[in-house]
Amino acid sequence: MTTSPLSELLADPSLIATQAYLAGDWVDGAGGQFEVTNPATGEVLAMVADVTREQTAEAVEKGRLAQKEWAARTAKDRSNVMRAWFNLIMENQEDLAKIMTAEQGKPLAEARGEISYGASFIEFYAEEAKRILGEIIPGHQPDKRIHVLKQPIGVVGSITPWNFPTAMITRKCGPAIAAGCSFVARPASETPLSALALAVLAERAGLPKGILSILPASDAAGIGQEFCENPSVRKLTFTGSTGVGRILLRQAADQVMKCSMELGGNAPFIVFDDADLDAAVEGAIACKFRNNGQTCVCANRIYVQDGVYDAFAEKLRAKVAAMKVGNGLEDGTDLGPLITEKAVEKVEDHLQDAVSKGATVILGGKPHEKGGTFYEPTIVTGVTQDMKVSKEETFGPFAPLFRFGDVDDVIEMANDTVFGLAAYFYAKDLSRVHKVSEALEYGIVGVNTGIISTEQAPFGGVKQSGLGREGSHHGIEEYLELKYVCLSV
Ligand SMILES: NC(=O)C1=CN([C@@H]2O[C@H](COP(=O)(O)OP(=O)(O)OC[C@H]3O[C@@H](n4cnc5c(N)ncnc54)[C@H](OP(=O)(O)O)[C@@H]3O)[C@@H](O)[C@H]2O)C=CC1
Ligand SMILES: O=C(O)[C@H](O)CS(=O)(=O)O
Repeated sequence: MTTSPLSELLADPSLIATQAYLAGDWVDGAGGQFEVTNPATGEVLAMVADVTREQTAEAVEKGRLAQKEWAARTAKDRSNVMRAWFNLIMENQEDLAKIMTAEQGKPLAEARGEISYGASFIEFYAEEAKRILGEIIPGHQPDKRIHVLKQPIGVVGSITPWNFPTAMITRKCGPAIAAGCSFVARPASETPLSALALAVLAERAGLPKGILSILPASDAAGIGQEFCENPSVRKLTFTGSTGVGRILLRQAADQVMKCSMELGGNAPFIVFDDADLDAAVEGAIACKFRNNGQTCVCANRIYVQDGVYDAFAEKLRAKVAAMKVGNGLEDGTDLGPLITEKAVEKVEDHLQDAVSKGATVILGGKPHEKGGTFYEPTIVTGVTQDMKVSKEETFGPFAPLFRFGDVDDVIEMANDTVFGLAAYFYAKDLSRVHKVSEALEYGIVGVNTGIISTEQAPFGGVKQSGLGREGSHHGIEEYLELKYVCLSV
């Protein structure tokens, strides 16, 4: 068993795994080890196996050999294993949440929520496994019959970010494994412990050897190249920045590989003058400050109509001023640390740019007195489209308030971005709700809500926010191939 400063916090310290889970075997990293630290304290939580490209190729080959047998088991059989995995994740929710908060920084209450959200994809796709239906189409000639089969695509390569260390993996491996695929995952180097704990529980649930690999690796680019160049990998699924998504798409093109991309966002959050203002403030806080603003669907720009601008700004300021910044393991913490110093620099860059172009700080505006990567929740007014924050994802506790007058103007401003993941607005007028919902160029639109995430809905972006959908019955299609069988009878 691994000893770690985390061990004393857990009911089951054996959930702390530091070796790599390579196709069902726990192995050391051929590249040595790398540190995992607590962003709130800088403390080293563990030294984790550093997997090499060669070991990744081994995991892919073992996944290829095991996949056919897994796919040949009945859907109900696959479903039962996944249901057992879901049950174990929920039974260990508290420990898994503490592991997540320690390595990622989010408040424990949010981490508990993510474990439940992440587990919901295993539960949902345990059921979807039994609903992978083909078709029989009337023949195009008297002696022809058309059958359409849906078959698992094969070996899946997965690269995920640090901001949702559990849910971003289960949102992918849930449908993939349910479909009969094998799944080779490289978690973010900042947050491998949450991913490895999932493997501990998958093994306990009876997932066969070869079907799942969790491969921590410091060489992100090298593992990505292996996934893109290895002919046995038939699908790449990535969540992260649009910049890295572009790199992976270019690399995957050589093999014409099927790709799912969940990329960056730049969500507008629009408050019309007929909105329920208190509800809009609550929604803006939930949308902007969840995970300290480190989510791809968080409000990156807040547009407020003239008639309610000052009232909204004051209500928002008062509520955010009461939020507690601190270690996510401490009771009552609302905002943890940012993941790295680089993340703090991005917030500072957007803030200084806005202020230099005329914006006004009405709350926060500087690193928190706790030091490290803690940052004061910040609100600025007088923000305009020529500022960096209107075009770039901030990924931090920075709420820029834009003023607008006309509905057509705000739709144009909201759509004036290369991104198209999530958008939100608060309004009551029915014709306005329909007009704005249809006009916003985004994959997800929240109306009178700031939280849209659920396993039951198709999550994904348009434009440069991604390709494909995760969640809902749509999500399993990403891991299936259609086969047309033309029968001559
Ligand atoms: N849409 C979303 O959900 C997310 C969007 N972002 C956006 O990305 C920005 C940067 O955050 P960051 O975590 O650095 O996101 P990145 O896109 O840089 O990292 C996401 C994942 O990709 C890996 N990675 C990085 N470079 C490569 C590569 N060349 N080939 C293969 N894998 C690679 C990372 O590894 P490693 O961890 O070792 O760097 C990580 O596991 C954020 O500020 C935010 O704007 C970030 C996370 C999620
Ligand atoms: O990457 C993210 O930010 C997540 O997809 C956000 S969510 O799914 O938890 O809403």
